Amino acid sequence: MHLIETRNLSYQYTSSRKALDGVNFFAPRNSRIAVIGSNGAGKSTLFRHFNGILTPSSGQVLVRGEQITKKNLKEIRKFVGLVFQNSDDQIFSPTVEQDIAFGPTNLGLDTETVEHRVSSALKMLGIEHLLDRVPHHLSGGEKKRVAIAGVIAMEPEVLVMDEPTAGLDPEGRDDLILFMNDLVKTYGMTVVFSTHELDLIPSMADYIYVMDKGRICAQGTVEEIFLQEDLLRRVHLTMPVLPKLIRTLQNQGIEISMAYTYEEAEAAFLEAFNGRA
Ligand SMILES: Nc1ncnc2c1ncn2[C@@H]1O[C@H](COP(=O)(O)OP(=O)(O)OP(=O)(O)O)[C@@H](O)[C@H]1O
Repeated sequence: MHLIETRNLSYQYTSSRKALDGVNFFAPRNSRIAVIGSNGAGKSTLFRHFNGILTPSSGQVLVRGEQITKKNLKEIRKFVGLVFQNSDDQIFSPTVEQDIAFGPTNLGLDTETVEHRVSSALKMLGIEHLLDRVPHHLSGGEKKRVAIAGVIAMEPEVLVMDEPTAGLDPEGRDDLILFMNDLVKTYGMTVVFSTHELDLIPSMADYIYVMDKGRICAQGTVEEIFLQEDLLRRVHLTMPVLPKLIRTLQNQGIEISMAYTYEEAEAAFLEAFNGRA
C-alpha cells in the first residue's frame, strides 16, 4: 500500500481546460519524490488533492489506501503536511511561536507537548531567534522556514512542499536540502516536492514525475529522466547543467562517466582528466 496514491485523477477549476487530466501518482513509504513541470502544468493542483483541500472532479485520491472523506479529513491532515508555495497563505498568527503552535494545539495536544513540538520545529529549521517576531514582517526566506516549521510541528508522515527552495538564499537552500534528507533518512518520512530548480533535484530526490498540461508525461529515476533531453525540451524544461556538460564532453569523444550531483561530477572529472597536462 502506498502512502499517497491517485488513480486517474482529473480536476477542473471553472475554466475550460482540465488542470489535472488522468493523473496516476504514487508515493511509497520513505521516498523522496520530485514533481516537475513548467508554469501551469498542474503541480500545485495535484498537491492540493493530497490532503483534501481540493476534491477530485473524477478519479480517486487514496491516503494509506483510504479515500479522503469528511470523517477522516482531520486524521489525513495530520498524516500529510502541505507547505504552500506562497508562505503568506500559511502564516497568520501574531507571532512566529503562536503560528507554529497553531497546528499542534488544534490536534488537541497538551500545553507541554505543544511547547516541545514548537521548540523542536524551531530548532530543526534554525529559526529559534525568530520566536517572538511578527510573521508578516519576516523576509521571504524566513517566512518559508516558519511555514515549514508549522507543518513539521504537526509531525506528519508525509511532507508535501510546493517549491520549497524558491526564494531561499544559497545557504538556506543547502540547509533545506540537508533537512529534507534528514527527515527521510533519520525519521523515515516521505517527502514530495515541486521545484523549478532542476539542478538541485539529484541531491533531493530519488524519483521524478514530469507534468505537462495536467498530465504526467514521464516518470522515473533521476538518471532516467535527466538523460531524456528531448522530453525535457518538449515540456519547456532544460537538462541540469552537470549532466548536460558531461553529455557534451562525451559527444566530443571524451571518456567521462555521467554524473548528477556535484560530488559525483567532481569524481568523474578527476577520473577523466587526472594526469592530463
Ligand atoms: N484557483 C484557480 N482557479 C482557476 N484556475 C486555476 C486556479 N489555480 C490554478 N488554476 C489553473 O490550473 C492550471 C494548473 O495550475 P497549477 O497552479 O496547479 O500549476 P503549477 O504547475 O503549480 O504552476 P507553477 O509552476 O506556475 O506554480 C493552470 O492552468 C492554472 O491557471
